[in-house]
Amino acid sequence: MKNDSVPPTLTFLWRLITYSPWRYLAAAGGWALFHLWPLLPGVLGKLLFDVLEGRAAPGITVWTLVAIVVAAGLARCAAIIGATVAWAGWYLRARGLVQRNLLARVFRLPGAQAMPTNVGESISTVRDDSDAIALMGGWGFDMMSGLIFAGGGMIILLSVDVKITLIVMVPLAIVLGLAQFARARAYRIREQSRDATAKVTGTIGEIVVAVRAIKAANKEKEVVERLRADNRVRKTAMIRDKVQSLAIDSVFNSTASLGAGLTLLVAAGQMRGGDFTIGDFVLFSTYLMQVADYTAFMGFLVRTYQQSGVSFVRAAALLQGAPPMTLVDHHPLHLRHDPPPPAPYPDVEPLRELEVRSLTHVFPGSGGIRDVSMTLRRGTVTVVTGEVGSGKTTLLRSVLGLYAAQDGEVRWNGSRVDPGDFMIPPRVAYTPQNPALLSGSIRENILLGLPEDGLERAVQMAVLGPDVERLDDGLDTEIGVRGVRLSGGQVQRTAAARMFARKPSLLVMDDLSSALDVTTEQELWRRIFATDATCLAVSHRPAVLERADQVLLLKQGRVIAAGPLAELLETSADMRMHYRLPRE
Ligand SMILES: Nc1ncnc2c1ncn2[C@@H]1O[C@H](COP(=O)(O)OP(=O)(O)OP(=O)(O)O)[C@@H](O)[C@H]1O
Repeated sequence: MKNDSVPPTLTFLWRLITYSPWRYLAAAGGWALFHLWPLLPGVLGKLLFDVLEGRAAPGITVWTLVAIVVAAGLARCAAIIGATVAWAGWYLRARGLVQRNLLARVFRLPGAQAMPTNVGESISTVRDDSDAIALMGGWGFDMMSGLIFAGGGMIILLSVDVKITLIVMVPLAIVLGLAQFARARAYRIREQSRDATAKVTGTIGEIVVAVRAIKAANKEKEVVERLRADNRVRKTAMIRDKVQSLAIDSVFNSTASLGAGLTLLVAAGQMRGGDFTIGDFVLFSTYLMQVADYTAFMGFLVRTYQQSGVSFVRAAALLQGAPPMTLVDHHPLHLRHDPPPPAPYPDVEPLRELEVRSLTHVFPGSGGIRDVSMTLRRGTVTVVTGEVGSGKTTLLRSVLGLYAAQDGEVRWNGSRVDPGDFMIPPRVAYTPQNPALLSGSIRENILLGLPEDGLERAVQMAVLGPDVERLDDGLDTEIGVRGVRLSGGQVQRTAAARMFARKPSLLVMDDLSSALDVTTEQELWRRIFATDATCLAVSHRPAVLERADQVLLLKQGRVIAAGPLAELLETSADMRMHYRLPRE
């Protein structure tokens, strides 16, 4: 989703600065001193030569100059240390705040809608764009001090000799302008090298996830070759990037020598006549170098500013409809102490009846569900079945609010609810068709932050006990990225245990036992049916259909038959056909 009305970058920046204003001010003050300090050596150098040539004002001796250098050096050290500490504090807070606000929004959105782009891009927004946004804070005071410095330097140079200053500055400005132009091109090359790096990272991620499939298909060689090919592209892009930036840097680095040479050429006549002193020359060559450096630095800052504007737009897009300023809303970050523990689950009214009326969610390609209604009474089992692509998963996810309903409503004990906010633990828990496990232990994956007291029962309910006993580290076994070290059936039952640990009054399960052997599957359903929880399950398994209080048969997103299995087998030819399929 595009945010058309993203406020100006400075508005965001101001709000970020006021999140930790004293740190920002301390950093700005310290860096201003740091940037302005180079004005001193030029003046001191000139004074030194004036003293040596006997032209200095009365009272100024070499020792006066030494004292000024020592005092200024100490002040500069203090400024650097203070500014670094204050800046790090501000920058980490600013970046953390933007990341916190992005993640808070992503977690608030219905699951299936949380990421508008692919996951990799969303991660890069949370990681890199928040970084660019926070770095932009430093842009403000660097730019300010740079302008003061460059302006001050130019005034001093002009006061020494207007003609020489102008003659020397014009060719320098042309060289710097050309180099800036080249930098814009280099920026594009940098983007290409970043894209190539992202591709390699993506390939490595896919390999890690699909490691079992790759081994089973005996395709290790091909996969490594693909990674090599991606890496070759990356290597070329990175070398081009490096060569470009070194070439540009060398132009910038030689500007100062060029300036000193030009000054000597232009001022040679005046020097001979004694109008342009050695002190003046020292002043010129020092400031020319620094003014040139700062001009280059300004170019970099302007681009950083533009890039951070782009970062704001990308981050605002991830907010999907929330006001863009939400990005910089002030909230505590709990950096020094642990955040307060999450509020315990509230006591909720147990389910007596869940009513779904005319629920509709149609995807752009026209798949989905249309006008689905059903009623689930406490303690009953409702099984949704139907051919592949008939809309079973869409129905479950729409009831849970993971897909926003385009029409229809969900009522809990008679009251209309907003499913996205309401159909969550401990009222409802859900095991999707392809459960998402996280790298960590089995215990962490089941509990996800809950206290341990429901763990044993959840493991037992999910028929996971015998598997856990066989593992060396039991529940503390690390399962690898997305659970790659577990079998498909173990992944399903770990996810089921996670659901049971929430002690919900409505269990929602999508093809829960598809990867289980017959005995384990029967035992799992026996345990589920032995609880008093209300169940809404997608399944094709005869044993489950037979146990159901009602079966909903879906076809092309619509319910074409509903009722107990025995009744449907009498009345629905579609059901008879569908029911026989799995057994044949
Ligand atoms: N995110 C999506 N975007 C577009 N179309 C989708 C999306 N998800 C599902 N569909 C389409 O909606 C229809 C129903 O999909 P759904 O996953 O609900 O079917 P299903 O009955 O659960 O299938 P299966 O038995 O394979 O799990 C299909 O035609 C599918 O292609």
